[in-house]
Amino acid sequence: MEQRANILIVDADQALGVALEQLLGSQGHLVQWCGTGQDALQRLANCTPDLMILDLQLPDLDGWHVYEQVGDLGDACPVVVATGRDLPEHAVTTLLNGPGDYLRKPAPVEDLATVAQRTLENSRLRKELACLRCQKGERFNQSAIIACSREMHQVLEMVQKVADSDASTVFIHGESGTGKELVARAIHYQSARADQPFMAINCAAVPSTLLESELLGHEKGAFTDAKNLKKGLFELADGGTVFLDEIGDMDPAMQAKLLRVLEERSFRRVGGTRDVCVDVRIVSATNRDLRKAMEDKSFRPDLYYRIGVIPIHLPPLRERRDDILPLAEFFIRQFNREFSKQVQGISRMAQKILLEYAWPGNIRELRNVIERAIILECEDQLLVENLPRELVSQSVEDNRGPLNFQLPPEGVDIEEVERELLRQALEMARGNQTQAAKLLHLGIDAFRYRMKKFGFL
Ligand SMILES: Nc1ncnc2c1ncn2[C@@H]1O[C@H](COP(=O)(O)OP(=O)(O)OP(=O)(O)O)[C@@H](O)[C@H]1O
Repeated sequence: MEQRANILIVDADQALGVALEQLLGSQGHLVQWCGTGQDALQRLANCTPDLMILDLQLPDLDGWHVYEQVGDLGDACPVVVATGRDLPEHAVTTLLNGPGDYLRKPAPVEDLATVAQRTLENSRLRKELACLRCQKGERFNQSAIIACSREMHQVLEMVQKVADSDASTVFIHGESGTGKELVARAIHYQSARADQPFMAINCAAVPSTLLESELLGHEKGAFTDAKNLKKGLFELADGGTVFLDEIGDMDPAMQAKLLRVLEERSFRRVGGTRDVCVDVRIVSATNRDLRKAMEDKSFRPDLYYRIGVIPIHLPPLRERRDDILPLAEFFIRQFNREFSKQVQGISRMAQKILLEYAWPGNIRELRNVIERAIILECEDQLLVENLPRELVSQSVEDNRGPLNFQLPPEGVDIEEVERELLRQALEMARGNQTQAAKLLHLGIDAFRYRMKKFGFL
């Protein structure tokens, strides 16, 4: 057997459920069967299985409601929908195109087990492939770029096209922490220039008086401190790539000099009298709105049009949520290696919070959150309590407002709902009863009364 997996079977047909439980159990898997939607939801709240086999026709709930609890988790929990219910074609196509599968019932229990095994194997292969890609990237001294969203696929296609081309200038725009430098490196390392230097400079971090000599170099004696000849970045990177980060903060005098370098592909060192010719690709980046900077005259339009021939826009993380969990898992692997930890994944509730948070600091912020959690707190799984408080409270704020809960036609067990809400509030508030009570808009006495009633105290 390839792998031992946790499998949850949700099916009202007890005979089928038990037979499947036995068959998959005999193949070495840990299998749980439950016959109602409520039971399934409760189990999912405690732990996310590696695979769920789900019938949509359940006695108490619409099966889609159970599906939604894990439907977004991709390879973290693929779902095999096995049902006798007629599904619209688009729903079947979505299921077949996703990480899970679809099987029309009635079907022999052996067929169900085969589909389950195949789905597990496929998701294992996909995870392994993603991991190998990361390792390959790291081996070539270029950090792997995680790109599961459609938006990032488009960015990577563009990166490859630019890398393969002769384009001498590329412009990357995106908020801070979206991966601009990573993309600049990818352009370099995927191009024919990969064996030549990649030189990066942050134009905002170098005082404008020094930037010229950093970029162009200086001759001996060009100014008081110029004791020796110094080559600048453009010369040092000859044949390779220069990355000009925060170009929007470049001083106007330097902008004019840069424009000349771009147009003539040659320059003079500070204090020099002869032209130096170089062959460099210049990748520039900024998080500023350069159109606005042109309007307020802090950025030269001629330079803007010269550097912006090939623009690449990196969307903020909140606009490519499909990347959040794969990135979080990538950083967990990275920091597991770095700090010799064994964190295996992220709890379902913590995943939800990561997915809902707005990430103003983008991927850098996500990376820091995971690093902190792994160094300081978490053991086997990353839990809500390992996340910074502001993430958790923002997620609560965002979810406030009109309830979108719809009473299913078959009704619900209100006590069960109440118990579950109490449990979730306590988890979110990391066991702090005052805060948990606030989350449920209850006074502390009313909250404690309910805790007693439901056996939490
Ligand atoms: N798609 C990605 N996959 C993996 N890691 C990423 C990805 N995007 C960004 N990172 C990581 O996030 C961090 C921030 O990325 P980077 O420095 O490239 O952002 P930036 O946009 O250049 O930021 P700034 O504008 O502040 O200079 C880095 O550690 C980088 O390796």
